[in-house]
Amino acid sequence: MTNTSSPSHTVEKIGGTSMSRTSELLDTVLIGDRKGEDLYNRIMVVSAYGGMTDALLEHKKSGEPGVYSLFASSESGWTWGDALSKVAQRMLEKNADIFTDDGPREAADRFVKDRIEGVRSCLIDLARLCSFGHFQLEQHLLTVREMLSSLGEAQSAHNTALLLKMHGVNSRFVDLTGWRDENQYTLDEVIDRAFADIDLSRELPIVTGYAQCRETLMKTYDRGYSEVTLSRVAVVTGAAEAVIHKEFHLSSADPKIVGEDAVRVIGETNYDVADQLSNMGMEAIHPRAAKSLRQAGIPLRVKNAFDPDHPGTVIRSDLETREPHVEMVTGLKGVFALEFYDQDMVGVKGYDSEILDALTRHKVWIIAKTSNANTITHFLKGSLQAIKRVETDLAKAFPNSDIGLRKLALVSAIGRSLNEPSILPKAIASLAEEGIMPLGVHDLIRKVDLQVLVEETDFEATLRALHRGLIENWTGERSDQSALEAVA
Ligand SMILES: Nc1ncnc2c1ncn2[C@@H]1O[C@H](COP(=O)(O)OP(=O)(O)O)[C@@H](O)[C@H]1O
Ligand SMILES: N[C@@H](CC(=O)OP(=O)(O)O)C(=O)O
Repeated sequence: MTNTSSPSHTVEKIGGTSMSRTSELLDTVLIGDRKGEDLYNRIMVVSAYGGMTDALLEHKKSGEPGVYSLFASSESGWTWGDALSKVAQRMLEKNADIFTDDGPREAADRFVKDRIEGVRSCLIDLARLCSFGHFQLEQHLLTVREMLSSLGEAQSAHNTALLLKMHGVNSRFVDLTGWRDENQYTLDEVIDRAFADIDLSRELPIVTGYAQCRETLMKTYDRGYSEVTLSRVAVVTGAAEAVIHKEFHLSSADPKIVGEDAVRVIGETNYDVADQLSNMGMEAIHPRAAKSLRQAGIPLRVKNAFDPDHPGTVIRSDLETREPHVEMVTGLKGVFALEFYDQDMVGVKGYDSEILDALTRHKVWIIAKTSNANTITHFLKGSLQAIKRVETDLAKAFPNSDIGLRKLALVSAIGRSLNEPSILPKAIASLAEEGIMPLGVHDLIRKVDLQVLVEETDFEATLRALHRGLIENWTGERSDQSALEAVA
C-alpha cells in the first residue's frame, strides 16, 4: 500500500451535523487556507447529512420510525415506500442546495436516484418473496438496515468528492458501502483494498462513514458507526492522528444547555474519560472506536469544524491529570431504574447473572448499577418495551421478588481524577442552592465520575448547577485533608 509510506497523514471524520453546513466546511476543514500539498496527506471519512440516517432507519433519540422501521413492522404495509420517496426528495433538495450548476447537480441527482431505486427494487422483491412464508423476513432485516443506512453516507461522500473536484482539489470518492459488490471481506480487508492504489500525497480520499464488511458494522456497533470506520481506517493506514470534527468544541458541558459562553473547551483528556462520556450517550467518540485507537497508540483530536485554527481537544492514553478536577458534566434523560428486591437474596449468589442474561437477551444498555443485601438496581437505557420484557422474565424466574421500574435522569461529573474530597460536598451544595433534591448519588472509589440521579424535570437545572459549582466556580480548592497531605 503506497499510503503507509506516509507516516504523517491524518484520518479525519466529519459528523452529520457539521456535514449539513457544507459550504462552511469548504472554508474550514475541507479547504480553508490550504494550498498545494497542504491539501493532501489527509483522509476524510464522512457521515450522512444530519437527519438523513434518522429518516432512513429511525430517529436516534425519539425512535420515530424511518424507512427501516416501517419495512420491518408488519402492520405498516407498503408505507415504507412513501418514506423512501420522501428521503429521496430530501436528498435531491440537499443536492440542489450544494450544486447550483446544472452539470454537477445532475451528476449528484443521478447517483442518488440510482442508489435509492436500486434499494427500492431490492426491498420490493424481498417483501414479495417473504410474503410466501418460506422466506423469513427477520433473517434479512440486518441486510436491509445496512443497505438503507449506507445510502446516507454514499450521498455525502459522493457529493463532497465532486464538490472538491470543482474547487480544483484532486479528491477521490472512496465507496466502502459494498454497492453491487459480490464479495465479503473483513473491515480491515475492505479498507486495505480501497487504499491499495491511493497515493495520499497527491489525492484526497473522501470515504463513506459506512463500510459493508463481514463483521456487519450495524450489528456490532449500531448507530454512530462512522467513528468505527474512522478508527479502523486510521489503524489500517497507520495514521499519525485521528481527528473528529464536530459542530462544537468538546466542551465542559453541552453548550446548548449550559450556554456557549459558560462552557470551556476541554483541551486534553484521556481515553478513560472518553469511555465515561460514551457510556453516557455523549458521543465524544464511539466506545469501540476509542478502543482501536487506544490499542494502536493513535491520539484522537476532537475539533470544532467551524473553528479550524483552534487545536481542539486531544485524547490520549498517557495523559494524567495534574490537579484532581471535574472536566465535564454530562447526562442522560429517560434512564430507567430497574430495582430488583428479593429478601431471599441475602447470602445467595446467582441473582446478578440471571438479571444480566435477561438484559443481554433484550439488548438493553446498562449505564450503572448498585446493589446491597437484598436489592440490585440497574440504570438502563433502552425502549420501554424491551425493559418491560426484562421485568416479565425476571418476575417469572423469581416469583418472590418485588421489581420496581422508574424513569429518571442521570447526570455525571467526569474527570481523569476526582480524587479530591471537596468535590462531593460541593456537588451536593450546588444542587441544594438550586433546590434540587437528588434521588441518589454514586461516588465510587475509582474517582473518575460522580453520578447524580434526579427527576427528569430537574435534568437541565442539575447540569447547570453542577457545571457552575464544579467547573465555572471551581477554584481548585483542596480540602484541609489534602492540603495537609501536600504540606507533609
Ligand atoms: N460536552 C459537549 N460538548 C460539545 N457538544 C456537546 C456536548 N454535550 C452535548 N453536545 C451536543 O452534541 C451535539 C453535536 O453532536 P455531534 O455528535 O457532534 O453530532 P455529529 O456527530 O452529527 O457531528 C451538539 O449539538 C451539542 O449540543
Ligand atoms: N449517520 C450515521 C453514522 C454516524 O456516525 O453519524 P454521526 O457522525 O452524525 O454521529 C448515524 O446517524 O448513526
